[in-house]
Order: sequence, then C-alpha cells, then structure tokens
Amino acid sequence: MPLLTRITGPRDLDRLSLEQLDQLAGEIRTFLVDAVSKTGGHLGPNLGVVELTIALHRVFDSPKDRVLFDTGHQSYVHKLLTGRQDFGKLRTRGGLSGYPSRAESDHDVIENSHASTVLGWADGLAKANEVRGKDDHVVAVIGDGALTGGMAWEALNNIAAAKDRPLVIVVNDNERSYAPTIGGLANHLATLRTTDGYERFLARGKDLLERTPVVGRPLYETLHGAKKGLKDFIAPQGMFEDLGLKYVGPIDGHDIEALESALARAKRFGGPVIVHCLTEKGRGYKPAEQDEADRFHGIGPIHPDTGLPIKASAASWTSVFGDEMVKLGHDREDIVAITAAMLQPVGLKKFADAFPDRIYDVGIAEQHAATSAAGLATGGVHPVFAVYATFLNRAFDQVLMDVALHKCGVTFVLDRAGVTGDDGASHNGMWDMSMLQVVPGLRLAAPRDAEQLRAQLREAVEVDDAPTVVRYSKGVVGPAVPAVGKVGAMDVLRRPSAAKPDVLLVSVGALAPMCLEIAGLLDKQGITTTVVDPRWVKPVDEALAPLAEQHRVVVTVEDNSRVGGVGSAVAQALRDAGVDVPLRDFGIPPRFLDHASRKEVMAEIGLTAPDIARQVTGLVAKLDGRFERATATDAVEPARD
Ligand SMILES: Cc1ncc(C[n+]2csc(CCOP(=O)(O)OP(=O)(O)O)c2C)c(N)n1
Ligand SMILES: CC(=O)[C@@H](O)[C@H](O)COP(=O)(O)O
Ligand SMILES: [Mg+2]
Repeated sequence: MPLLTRITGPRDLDRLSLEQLDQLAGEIRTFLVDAVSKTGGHLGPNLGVVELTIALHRVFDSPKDRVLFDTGHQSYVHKLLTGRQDFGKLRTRGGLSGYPSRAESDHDVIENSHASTVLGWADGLAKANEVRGKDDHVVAVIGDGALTGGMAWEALNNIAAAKDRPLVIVVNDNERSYAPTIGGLANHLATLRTTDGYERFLARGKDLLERTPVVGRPLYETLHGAKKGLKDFIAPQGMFEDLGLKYVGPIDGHDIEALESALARAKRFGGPVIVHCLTEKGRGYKPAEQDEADRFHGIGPIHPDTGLPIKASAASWTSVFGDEMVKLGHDREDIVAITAAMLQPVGLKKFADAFPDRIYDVGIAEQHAATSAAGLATGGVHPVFAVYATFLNRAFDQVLMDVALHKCGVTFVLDRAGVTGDDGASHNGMWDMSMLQVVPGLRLAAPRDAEQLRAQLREAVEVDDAPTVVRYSKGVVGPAVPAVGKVGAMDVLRRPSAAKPDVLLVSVGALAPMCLEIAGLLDKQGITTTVVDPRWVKPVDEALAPLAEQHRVVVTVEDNSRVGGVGSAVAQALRDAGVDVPLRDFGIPPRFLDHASRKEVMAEIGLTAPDIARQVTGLVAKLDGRFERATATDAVEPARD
C-alpha cells in the first residue's frame, strides 16, 4: 500500500494527483477487504464511501471542520485517513471501535450508532459556530436509509429555516439500508438520480469543452451563465429545493474529481446545501456487489476470495423466532409483522416470503413502527414488531402513550437484548427491561431457550388488550433447559437439596445455564439453592414472594441494566408483600460499555458464574456471621432470679 501507508492525516491527501487519489482508493478497498474479512464488520457500507471520504477530507479541514457520519458504521475510511490504520483488533477489546470514537481521535464526533441523528448534531454544531462567530464548516454524511428516520426530518425542518447558516449535507445514496431502502423518499431520490441533472449536464459541457475548446468554451460559459433557468428546465424542483435547501447533484459518488467540485461549491455556498451522491454499497468487491441480500452490510469473518463465512451459522435466537413466525402466520391470518429496515437481521424474511401482504418495512422509523402497530391492532389485526432491543429505546413514548394507553394488543420482539459487545455502547440491549417496567399493563417475557421462545411468543400473540414483549440475546440460541417443576407460573429449574434452602436464585431469560452453574458452585460451598425462571418477568409472579420467604436470601440475575430491571421489580414486589428477605440483584452496571466481545464484556462487568457465586457466598457467610454475632453479643441475657 505505497500510498495509504503515507497518509498519516487528511492534509497528506493534498499532495496527491487525481491519478494517485484513484490509486489510493484502490489501495483502501484492498485494505478493507483484507482487514474486515478477518475481523468482521461493516464491509459493504465502507466499500461504498471510499472516494466520498477521500473527497470530503480533501475539501474540508477536519477536525477544524467537523465531518460527521450518521450511524457511524461507514467510518472505516475516515479512520484510515485520520491516522488509524491498525484494524487488526477492530471491534474487540483494545482495538479500534467499529464506529467513531472520541477517545480514538479528535476527528470523531458522534459515537452513537443509532441511525438518523447526524442532522440533529450538525444543526447544533452549525448554530454553535454561528453563536461563537466561527467560520468552521459542518459536513454531515447521511445514508438514504438513515434519511427515512423521523429525526432526520425534524432536523431538516430546522436547517431549511436558516438560509444563511452554512451546513453541508451529503446524502450517501446507495439505494439500500440493509435491503433496498423503502418509501416515498427512496422513490423521490430515485427520481433525482435518474433526472439528467444540471450537474451532469454541466459535466457533459465540461467534457465538450475539453474535447473541442473552440466551440466548447463559449457553450460551457453560456450553460454556466444561464444556470438558474437551465437548472429548472433540466432538473425539476426536487423536494429538497421545495423545502428551501439548495440541492447539488446527483453526483457520481465514485468520481473524486466530480465529488471535490461539488463539495467545494457546497462549501462556498454559505447556507444549508444538500450534495446528493450516488454510491454503490460493496463497490469493488464482487461477492458484495453480487449479494442481493444486503451487499455485505455487516459481516462476520469471511474467506476474502469467495466472501463465504468462515463459521457456519448455528441455530440462532433469530432463526427460531423467524421459523415460529411462519407457523404463526399460517395458524392465524390476523398476524402481521413489522420491521424497521431490518427484515433479514430480525429474522422476518421467511415470513415476508410466505405472507408478502402481511409484512411492513417502515424504514428506519421505530417510532412510526410502534404507533402504526397501535393502529393495526385497533384495526383488528395483531402486529408483531421485531426490532433490536436498543433501537426500541427511541420508541418508548409510542409504546407507552399509543400502544399501552390504548390497551393495544401489539407484540414487540426484541432481538439482540442484553450485552451484544462488539458494536459498542449504543448497541447493547441493556435498557429494555428497565424502560418497559414503567409501562402500565405491558407484559414482558424473557425466554431461556428455543422451546420457551416459541411458547412465549405464542402466549404473547394471544394477548389482545395490552402490549407484550419477548426479548432474547444475540447469536446462537443456548442449550435446552428443562423445568423440573412449577411454582405459580414460574418454572423451577433446580430444586434445593435442603428443606430450608439458603438461596432463591431468580434466573432471567438466556442466563439460565449460567444460573444453574452458579447453583452448582454454591453447592460446593455448602450453600443450597433453588433456581426459578419466571418466564414472564413483568408483572412479577405472585408466587415469588411466598417462595422467597422459604429462603434466606434472594438473588436475581439478568442481562439488563441493574437499575430498574427485574431485580428492582422483584425487590419491590417483596417489599409490597411484606417479605423481609435480603435480595442481591446482579445485572449490567448503569454505564456505557466499551466495545469488546460479549464474553469480554460479561467478564469485565462480573456477570459470570464464578463472580456471582463468589459474591453470593460472601453474602451468605455475612448472614451466618451476622446471625452468630446476634447470638453472641446482641442477644438479651435472661433476667437472673
Ligand atoms: C435507530 C436505528 N435503527 C436501526 C439501525 C440498524 N442499522 C444500522 S445501519 C442501517 C442501514 C443504514 O442505511 P443507510 O443509512 O442507507 O447507510 P448505508 O449502510 O447504506 O451506508 C440500519 C437499519 C440503527 N443503527 N439505528
Ligand atoms: C450498524 C448497525 O446498527 C447494525 O448494522 C449492527 O451492526 C447490527 O449488528 P448485528 O446484526 O451483527 O447484531
Ligand atoms: Mg444506504
């Protein structure tokens, strides 16, 4: 990589000729395929923004000028050009994050990997520059998918109102989110793409100029001079210009010269301007270019020459859900499904193939998904909205005030619940069981294995007067964990070996195998344990309090924030029942977790069997000690007669 290794920062790009820049783009593509095929990551999106990112860093002066990326999954090229070329440990502990990271570089601003936020950030930064009298530029790169998110339009509405506030918006239009981007906006972008726009007309004029200077020069000057009338004639007013935003494009997003020309014009404009760039997700890597599913949006380790995954995928929580949804769809014709631009990742592709009229892809619009689900339920069908747990955060008000307030029978299926790890802080599904505890009437299930997922999903869709939630982890589904009995509606997973057992261990969802391991470790310390799985963790099962009274201590273990999670709800239920048994809740600490593998993160936060067993052993010993101390020192001596 003779050129790439010479790039230690954006200004090193200034010395390169156009030919060298094209060579650099080739080197970057080779680097990305080689590196990301080893580590996994967002190969497709980054292959699509190579020339765009080079041009951005040539025209703008980061970090003085702020170059912002929506979602941030397409920021690998930005990292390569800003002094970070060690991708050997990408997305693992101690390695580069797969998203912008302020800790890594001053060139990075937005760490949040939730889509559609970049224009909000950009609006704020542009306003701050104005207040502070700074002439720095703000450039926001937003994908066509992210542009379907409501936040983007809230921001655009504000940005368009400030005609003299400089702000460059680059629409990275590759026509895809994972799959092809849906909706009226996508259709409008397609219109703009196919309109032989003014820019293309100019580009042709310039080409003519170069080939026939005598005729070309006056013609080119005429064209350039008559641009307003010409532009209206050639490129009908797009929605962006109707909004009051200057529109530049469509630009070939792989032509560095055209990109630099358009970006330079946008930079000089002095107000909000849209630069519409046409790119190709997965460009330059045949397996991605030919992949109709999602152009290698997010991959695990692959064979670079074929693009085939290194590891065959085992049965995942997602696939169990997807298969059961198809069966449900056959059993009940009122079941419909909703995805927010993630049909494949959430496992609804088979359902969509089987029931093409009963699947809705709403774009990256989780708030709309939830409220339209309330409408669907009120209209007499039962919607199942499958979404990653972390992305439901932004639809909390819709769950509360549209779905729950109106007692709508909507089922939310939360994939990637708990620690996900390598996608960084904003991708962990660690807040749902806290956030949803406060929703009146909502019922929440956390299946421990495939059989329970199928069962609890079926139980959920039977509820037609309240929201139901089924949440499970990322990746391979765990081993079957059979029940050995029931207490109330709770499954007993392990009976104690003593009449008055020491510990009641409340196991939540997929952590059941770990909880049984904890019980085994406690056995070795002479501590007897009952393990129960509530199955439905909200509301707390009424049988739990009386069961707790038969134990010396209650322990809860959940793959959710400790704050306001199941542990908090159980503690409250015990207090409400007047049961005074000590409780120790284990969960995710209320802080943002740095990217690392799930295993590394779980170990770091102490959510492992040995860590928990050690702490429970100490707790029981303290209880013993306290009781012995009570006997020895605090007890009142009987009066001597
Ligand atoms: C709120 C939210 N919902 C869903 C996702 C999952 N997600 C990550 S990237 C992506 C597609 C983004 O498409 P686009 O903005 O066009 O970027 P591209 O990958 O095409 O460059 C989605 C849906 C997310 N990050 N945030
Ligand atoms: C950027 C984004 O939000 C997704 O692409 C995310 O990387 C999902 O990853 P998994 O589907 O591997 O959980
Ligand atoms: Mg896209």
